[in-house]
Amino acid sequence: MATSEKVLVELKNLNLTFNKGRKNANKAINNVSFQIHEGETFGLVGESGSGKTTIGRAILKLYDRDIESGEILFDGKDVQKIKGQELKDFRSKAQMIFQDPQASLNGRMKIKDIIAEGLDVNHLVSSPEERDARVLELLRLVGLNDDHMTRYPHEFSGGQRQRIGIARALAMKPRFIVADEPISALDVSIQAQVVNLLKDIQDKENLTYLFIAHDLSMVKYISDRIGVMHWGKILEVGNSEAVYNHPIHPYTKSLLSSIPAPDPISERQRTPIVYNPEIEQDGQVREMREIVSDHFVFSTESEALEYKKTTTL
Ligand SMILES: Nc1ncnc2c1ncn2[C@@H]1O[C@H](COP(=O)(O)OP(=O)(O)OP(=O)(O)O)[C@@H](O)[C@H]1O
Repeated sequence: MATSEKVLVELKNLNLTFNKGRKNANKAINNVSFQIHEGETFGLVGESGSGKTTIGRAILKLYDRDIESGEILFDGKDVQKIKGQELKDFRSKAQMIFQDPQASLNGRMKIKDIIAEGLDVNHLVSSPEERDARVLELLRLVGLNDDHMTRYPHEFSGGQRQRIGIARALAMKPRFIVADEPISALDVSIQAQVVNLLKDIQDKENLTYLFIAHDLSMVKYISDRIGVMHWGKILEVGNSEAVYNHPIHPYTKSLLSSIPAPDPISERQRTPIVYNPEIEQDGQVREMREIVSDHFVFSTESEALEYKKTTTL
């Protein structure tokens, strides 16, 4: 997808704590800043609990009351301040696709009613014929057909259910989609199909994606840029090829070394790199610094100098 210079989503020094002021307070997002350009796919990777979903949901304005400081801008507007008609528009324009299509589709509803729910709520169709025509258009866009309209979710495979979840998200003609581990629950053989479908739709509909995953192996195929998260912080951001082939932060190196190699010989030679998180706990002040062009790493000034010396392109 051709990405533009226009910034669609921007996080500025976002700090977010769940259960603020209580014993079980949890600082899930720690001073996170990054931008997503219109038309691009920004991949967010990191292990379970690192804060990826929290960022996705915060952008969709689901955690406003947990935000302590910082800003989230969508098309230049502070999402925390969006209300009234603007909020309705925002809810249509920013959608989510979930990891587990089984759990996110109401099993008692027909596919056409699941997909048309947003159209109905927002009174976007004026007759049953128009509604069916729009649903059919969406089903075709995701590779399903009119036979599927009156069936129920349990009659579909995991991959097909994910296609239905995608059609539902597309019904409101969104500009931005948070895809939260959309392929993790699928068979490996189906994963590439869903990734390709998402890419095709992105081109056709001029969409911008935040694509969340816990490892880099599939993310690198779909993402233009990648952000690596650990313990609520973004440690590295760069274009997908650079982060995958020339990682700089030790955590990214460790994450990459944990991906099993596709063939047995390379797999035998693979040496997982153990990450020592002490560099995040030594009390030194770190910020995102540009090490090579458009490739940023959370570092102190002296670490940045060291990274610059040792980074090869
Ligand atoms: N609604 C919530 N209330 C309280 N704590 C939460 C809530 N949602 C997430 N957390 C906590 O915030 C932290 C970040 O969680 P988050 O789900 O964003 O991580 P993640 O990287 O998406 O992990 P996973 O890959 O397992 O989904 C975790 O410690 C989690 O327990």
